[in-house]
Amino acid sequence: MFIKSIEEAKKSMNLPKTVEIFDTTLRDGEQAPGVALTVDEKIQIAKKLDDIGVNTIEIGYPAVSEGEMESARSIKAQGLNANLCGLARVLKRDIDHVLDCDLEYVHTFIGTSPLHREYKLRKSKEEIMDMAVNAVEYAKDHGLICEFSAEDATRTEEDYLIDIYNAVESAGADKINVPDTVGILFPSATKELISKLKANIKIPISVHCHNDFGLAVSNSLIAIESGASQAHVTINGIGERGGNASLEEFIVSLKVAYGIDINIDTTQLFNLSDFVSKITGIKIPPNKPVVGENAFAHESGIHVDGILKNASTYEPIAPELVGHTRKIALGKHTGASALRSKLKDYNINMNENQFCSVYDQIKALGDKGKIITDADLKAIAVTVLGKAEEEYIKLLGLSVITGESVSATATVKLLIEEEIKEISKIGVGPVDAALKAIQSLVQDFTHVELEEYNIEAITGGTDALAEVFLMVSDEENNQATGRSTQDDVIMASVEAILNAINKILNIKHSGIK
Ligand SMILES: CC(=O)SCCNC(=O)CCNC(=O)[C@H](O)C(C)(C)COP(=O)(O)OP(=O)(O)OC[C@H]1O[C@@H](n2cnc3c(N)ncnc32)[C@H](O)[C@@H]1OP(=O)(O)O
Ligand SMILES: CC(C)C(=O)C(=O)O
Repeated sequence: MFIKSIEEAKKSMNLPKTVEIFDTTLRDGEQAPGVALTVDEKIQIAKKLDDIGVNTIEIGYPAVSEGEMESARSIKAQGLNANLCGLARVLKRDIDHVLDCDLEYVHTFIGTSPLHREYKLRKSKEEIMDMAVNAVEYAKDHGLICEFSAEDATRTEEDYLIDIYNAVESAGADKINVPDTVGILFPSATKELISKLKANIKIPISVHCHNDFGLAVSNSLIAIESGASQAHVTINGIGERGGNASLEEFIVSLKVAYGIDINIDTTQLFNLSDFVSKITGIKIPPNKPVVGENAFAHESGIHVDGILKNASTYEPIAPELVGHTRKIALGKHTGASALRSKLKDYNINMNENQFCSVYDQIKALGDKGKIITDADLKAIAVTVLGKAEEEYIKLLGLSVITGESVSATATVKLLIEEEIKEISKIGVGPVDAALKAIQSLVQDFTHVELEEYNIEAITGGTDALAEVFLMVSDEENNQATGRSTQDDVIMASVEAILNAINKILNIKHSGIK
């Protein structure tokens, strides 16, 4: 049985009792193009990393700028438990910047591969070795914990790599780090390299894997299997180019797949990932392991049926372990069990014929590729239950003014629950103005926010049919979609939002929660 193979593989791996987590979100993560964190943002991230229990936080590269020094000092002032580390080239002036920030830990590096030696540094092997040794001695003489990286280690001649690591070990380095600077390693090569280094070096070995080929977490894990005791990671895997090994994937793999107790509060991982995504503007793909929106979302009928009977059938871990939540999505692949469970959640009772009608409508919408929210389901159910969908809001009139040097203005007249209401609003364009006017007119009945707005031209030409799809949410978090196809984009947008708001009002009147 395969389960036995997994257990046997673990026994033969000689895994360490624990693994140190060195987070470099604030240094390599910030090197991702377009990311520049403010001092306050860096402090907030550092505190959250400290809260979950990472061992070391690389808080930045102090020699980079005054702002970087200021954030290093401010993070230091927080009195965190984690080691606070600053990056430095093997130059006294860079190490002095780390000392000036009162950090206790320096990560000093120099390129060692032929490419880095010849083209970038224009220095010989001996000169580079001397610079590395001098830097480590200087750092140790000044009381720093010192981790040394041979940048581009994975494209460095093996003998030279071992020599330079041995030299810095003799100079007093506390740890060596093996950067796979351009992410060219693959698991079996990582195993060979780390095993060889382990056989030749006494101090702890760390790895820093880049994700150019999507192998950063796998390589970091096999490095741990092969004798490394620390890995550099970043939240959401952000970093140079394809990024670094992702903190959340690495931690969950260590804990769940390998069963190593790493003393990290995994229940904060989802929040941490979401926070960093918002602050950096780097969106998380929905299928990202552990923290993506779909990591614990299920639509396929067979899966949902299994999940409802025992969640482990289709989930390797419980979402609570990482602070995430399970989601049952509706769509083309929805099965009867899923639908029954959703209706039960909303206390909606119906007979078998009504149920079949709802089921058919969900399938038909799914076949058209439409997104189906829970509010859409409630609206369908309300209609099927005989409480025919009512148009609580009707459009009585619409006019827009737009052009050069005038603010786009829309005047909308609505009949809302027997009352005629009219308002004018300005917006960045006529659609924006019209939707703002409608939102404002209905606010006594429901407070809707526009969550999503998409427009697509269905046919060609200036008289093309436009299809507007949008999603709104109300104060109770009901989300409803609206869609309209018209040859006038403003009318299509107005119809779509009224359609969505009417769904929400139908749900409110039906008493379904
Ligand atoms: C793989 C990594 O992630 S490495 C870290 C990358 N991070 C950064 O680069 C942070 C942002 N960088 C900066 O703000 C600037 O580049 C600084 C402040 C670090 C240096 O700025 P400058 O002094 O203007 O140097 P510049 O960036 O033009 O060039 C780098 C110099 O450092 C040298 N150098 C590069 N790495 C090292 C090293 N590890 N040790 C010693 N010298 C090095 C280069 O050879 C070059 O020197 P040269 O001009 O004599 O040829
Ligand atoms: C400074 C080193 C460790 C680095 O970031 C890299 O090589 O990718």
